[in-house]
Amino acid sequence: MHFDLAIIGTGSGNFLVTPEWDGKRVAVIEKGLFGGTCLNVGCIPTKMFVYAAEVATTIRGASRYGVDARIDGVRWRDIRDRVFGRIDAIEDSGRNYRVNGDNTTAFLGTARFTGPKTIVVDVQGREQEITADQIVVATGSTPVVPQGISDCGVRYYTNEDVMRIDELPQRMTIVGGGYIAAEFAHVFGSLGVEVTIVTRGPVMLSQQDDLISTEFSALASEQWNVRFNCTVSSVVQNDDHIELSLSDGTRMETDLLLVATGRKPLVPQGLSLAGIETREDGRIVVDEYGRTTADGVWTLGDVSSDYQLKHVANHEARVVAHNLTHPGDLQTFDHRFVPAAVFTHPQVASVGLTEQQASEAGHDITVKVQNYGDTAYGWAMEDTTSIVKLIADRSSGQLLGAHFMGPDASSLIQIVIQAMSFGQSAKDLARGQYWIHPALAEVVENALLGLEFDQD
Ligand SMILES: Cc1cc2nc3c(=O)[nH]c(=O)nc-3n(C[C@H](O)[C@H](O)[C@H](O)COP(=O)(O)OP(=O)(O)OC[C@H]3O[C@@H](n4cnc5c(N)ncnc54)[C@H](O)[C@@H]3O)c2cc1C
Ligand SMILES: NC(=O)c1ccc[n+]([C@@H]2O[C@H](COP(=O)([O-])OP(=O)(O)OC[C@H]3O[C@@H](n4cnc5c(N)ncnc54)[C@H](O)[C@@H]3O)[C@@H](O)[C@H]2O)c1
Repeated sequence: MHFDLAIIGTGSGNFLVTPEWDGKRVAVIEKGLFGGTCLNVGCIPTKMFVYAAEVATTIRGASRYGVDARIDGVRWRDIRDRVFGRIDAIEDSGRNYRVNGDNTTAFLGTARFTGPKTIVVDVQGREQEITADQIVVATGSTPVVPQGISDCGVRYYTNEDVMRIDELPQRMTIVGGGYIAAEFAHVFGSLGVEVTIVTRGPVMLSQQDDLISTEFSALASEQWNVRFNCTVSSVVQNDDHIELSLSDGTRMETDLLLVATGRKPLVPQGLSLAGIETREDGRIVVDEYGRTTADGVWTLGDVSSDYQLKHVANHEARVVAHNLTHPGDLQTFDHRFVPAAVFTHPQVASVGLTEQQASEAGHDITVKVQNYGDTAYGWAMEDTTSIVKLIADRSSGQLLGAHFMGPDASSLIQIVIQAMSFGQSAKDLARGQYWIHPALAEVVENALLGLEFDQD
């Protein structure tokens, strides 16, 4: 069958069917759940669980404000079913819309390339060939599982299935110390599970600014049993528990093993037959317009991007959606100021350069670390650990990076993202507007005022 457009993957790829394709032939190919990682096994369900975890954390910490409260119980199945009651219904209606919609033909199976602009989809054992004038590869990424765990024969979980378990285990071991480990440790730890983290590095969230990863690691160790500089050497299933041997020679028992050791691009088979090149790490080669090395084949999101983040995949999808229908007026990806947040405890958010990166890039920098606890709202919160770290260029006055750790970090940082994106100087941002008193955002105002510039 021939189409005007064929899209492989219904995560961010789903946004490409704009009204400009009305009346044209569009194929949508999906091997798994409609809506992809973010909707089904990523951002959205995790944050719905995180919200429940925040409620539990607030109750546990209530007495410091003179409000005595305790958690009488955690109804895990109710929490889980609230989350997936919503998610599964959205997935189902998304699938129906594509399968029964006027404009698209849905192929429910795994796509592989067999030649230039030619795909074969295996739909329940029956192969269907699809050709198209334009093709978009939006196939996302998949968990990396260390071989010692994937080959051990013991049941382990990833983000794909851990949120659907029937009962909370008493003990959980999470392998990895990045985004996913930190978020699930918060979720399960707050709901009463004894969490151990086994991570190979000396800190958690190692890609953050050094101050944040060090401070976060210290706070993580107060909440969870964190084994730094460690990997899992062997895994054995005993009657009612799992026994782990770690690279430092110690042994430990656990009830559930969760792997969160990174994600790799999920490329369709046969890319070389279609002339689509990949980089050494497996990602599809992409230019600033979203084009692959094959004529008429585009890509976006985790399978090709430098960033494994949904807001980046969404942005790239908007650009590719435009470029598909405007060949004479191509837009470029804007990756200048890509922010990210880790929805753990405490929350972490960042944008731009770390202090080390800013120095290495040759900037004459000014740095201010501002405590939440030195603002009026921070007093109300009795906060002693939360920080905002700003990095700016001394001579130009431009902000270079921002790193937040504490309540509402993912929202507070938006002020800085906006300033950086629109080229506002730190001084203009600080004094060109009112800051509501005594809101938590005053911590950003104070951090900005603490930066020192050449022209001061
Ligand atoms: C646990 C977790 C939490 C996350 N939380 C956040 C967050 O809070 N904020 C954030 O910004 N990012 C978060 N992310 C990252 C975010 O989910 C991804 O960056 C984003 O979903 C990638 O979108 P995508 O469209 O590239 O791929 P996907 O959404 O993964 O879509 C790819 C689709 O392609 C399908 N597919 C793959 N191969 C084939 C094939 N050969 N044939 C047919 N179909 C195929 C897949 O089944 C899938 O549906 C999280 C990720 C995880 C795992
Ligand atoms: N809030 C968000 O935006 C969010 C949330 C979750 C995931 N994500 C995206 O998904 C990506 C993948 O998340 P992730 O947490 O799996 O990866 P990650 O790259 O953030 O962290 C992987 C961690 O695993 C450790 N590790 C790797 N191999 C190991 C081994 N064999 N033994 C022990 N530790 C090992 C690494 O040192 C690192 O700490 C993230 O990079 C992020 O882009 C984003």
